[in-house]
Amino acid sequence: AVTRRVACPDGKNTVTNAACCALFPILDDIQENLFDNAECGEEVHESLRLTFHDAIGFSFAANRAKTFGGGGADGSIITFSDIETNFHANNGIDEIVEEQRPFITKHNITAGDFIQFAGAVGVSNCPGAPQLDFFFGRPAAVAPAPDKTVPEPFDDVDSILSRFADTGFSPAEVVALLSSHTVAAADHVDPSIPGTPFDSTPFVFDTQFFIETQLRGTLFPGTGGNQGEVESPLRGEIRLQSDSELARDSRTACLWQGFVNEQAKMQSAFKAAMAKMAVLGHNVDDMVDCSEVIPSTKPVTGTAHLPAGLTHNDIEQACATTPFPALPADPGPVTTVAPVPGS
Ligand code: HEM
Ligand SMILES: [Ca+2]
Ligand SMILES: [Mn+2]
Repeated sequence: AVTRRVACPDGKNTVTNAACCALFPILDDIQENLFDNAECGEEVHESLRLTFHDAIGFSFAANRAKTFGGGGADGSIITFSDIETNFHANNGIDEIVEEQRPFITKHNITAGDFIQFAGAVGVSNCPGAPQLDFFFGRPAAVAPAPDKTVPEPFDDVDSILSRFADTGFSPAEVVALLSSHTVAAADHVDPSIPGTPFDSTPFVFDTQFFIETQLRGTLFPGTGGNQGEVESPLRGEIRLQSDSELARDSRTACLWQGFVNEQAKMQSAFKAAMAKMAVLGHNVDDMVDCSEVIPSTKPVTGTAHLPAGLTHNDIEQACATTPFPALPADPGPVTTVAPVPGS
């Protein structure tokens, strides 16, 4: 069958649904002015984090009890930022909220749509990322999400998995969503070292995050004793307690290891879980599929490896049924991971 395409008023683009035309000026504006000419930098990382902190404000248990558990991916984190940015788990999110707000004011789009659109566009700038879906049509948020919907890095695995289950996510989907920490850094876990990444390649959407979180922790990159932080294997790299525990818990360890050097598998699992997360609280039948507006993606750069100076003996095997995959080690002495600029 031939799909009829509609020409957009810009004279440049065609789409299957005319409603999607409105997204092209926003796409051009954010690529240039929010993401510094389509980089996979700090603003992309923060925008991806924001998709999660907005969407996870949702609760099936609250819905069943006929109470309000949050509107999901509704933009409430921006619309009601006076309330939500003060939640402990949202520490630092105010920065990207205030960077995104002028784009929402300038363009005719709801905060809920903008947050998920910016996240999907931003991720497309990271080599190795999948092309995420984008569904258009979230109404304006009606109320702030309640506190305690966003997991904390010091939460145990039970509490993390039950919080995600309350929004409809399985342990496998939780692990898939955490692929996001491959393009990520922490500014506030150890405030003395802002911009400290979770893996050695924070500008590449690769599987290094799943490899490096399985290495034995040996040092704190800055100061010790921060809540939610455990020892990492490399200078300049930070490890969240939650990531460390998910990598080692019997419910999630084999899922975690299962993404090591499995780029295509990680991409498709992340894409599927993100598609579900991005529409939490909404019915996709009421939305328009504008996925074709999301830019095509770039192939991953580099190959899965153990960081220089480390060997297979430094892996803390946690999956009981399958050995950790054999990987080449980078040559040379142990190196230090550089911080993400602009954090
Ligand atoms: C168990 C669940 C999770 C916990 C406990 C958690 C915790 C954290 C923490 C503590 C930070 C550092 C914030 C800072 O100090 O600047 C962070 C960063 C980040 N998180 Fe998560 N996270 C979780 C799940 C997710 C999910 C599901 C996504 C997206 C789908 C996500 C995306 C990100 C990104 C992209 C960053 C980096 C932000 C930047 O570089 O500025 N996280 N996360
Ligand atoms: Ca990476
Ligand atoms: Mn940051």
